[in-house]
Amino acid sequence: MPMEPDAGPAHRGPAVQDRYPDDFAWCYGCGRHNPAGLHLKTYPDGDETVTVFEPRPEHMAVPGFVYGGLIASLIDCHSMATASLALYRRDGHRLGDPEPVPRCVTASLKVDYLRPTPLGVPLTVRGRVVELGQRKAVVESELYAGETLCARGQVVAVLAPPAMTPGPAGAERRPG
Ligand SMILES: CCCCCCCCCCCC(=O)SCCNC(=O)CCNC(=O)[C@H](O)C(C)(C)COP(=O)(O)OP(=O)(O)OC[C@H]1O[C@@H](n2cnc3c(N)ncnc32)[C@H](O)[C@@H]1OP(=O)(O)O
Repeated sequence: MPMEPDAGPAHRGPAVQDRYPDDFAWCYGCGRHNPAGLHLKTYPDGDETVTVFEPRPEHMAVPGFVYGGLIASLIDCHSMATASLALYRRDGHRLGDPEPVPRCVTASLKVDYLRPTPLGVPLTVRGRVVELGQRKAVVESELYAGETLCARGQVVAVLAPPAMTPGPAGAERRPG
């Protein structure tokens, strides 16, 4: 499903995750407020979205190769941001508008690991929405190391229900 670009093929504005509401910006993978997190950033790129992340040595599976759980996290958070952006745009917004971007949660995550993913190079995840419902989006994302397609994901994202407010651990989220 094609998406209207927000600012042309080389978007230089905020990342989707920069515009999540504060209470929904603590995710380990992409929460801007999580000091120990990965701080993934997803940007529009034409009809697609893109996240670039360079794994650190501790993200190792075996020497020289990336741990599959990290790959799943990259695909997960990137796909959630892709779905959130699609829902935001459907409501008539563009990234950079003052209204926060709605937060989606992962209902389903499927990852196919196609080739070993090398450490030491930036990884690029590209995503697109293939189905958009009232509260649901199905996103397909592909993870590349250079030109090599290493993993592919299909993710079902659901808009966080209004009742889904942060739990009792909330007070512990904020760093000292
Ligand atoms: C307190 C902490 C705050 C936490 C706040 C967290 C915010 C940050 C989250 C960051 C991202 C994550 O890591 S999330 C963490 C991992 N995920 C979770 O914990 C989510 C746990 N699951 C849930 O809470 C729930 O199952 C939901 C919200 C995903 C869906 O429940 P619901 O709201 O009742 O919606 P429901 O009507 O069942 O489904 C809506 C649409 O999605 C489809 N759908 C639902 N589940 C699936 C599925 N597994 N596979 C395929 N499709 C599915 C349905 O068919 C339907 O499609 P149609 O009929 O419309 O076509």
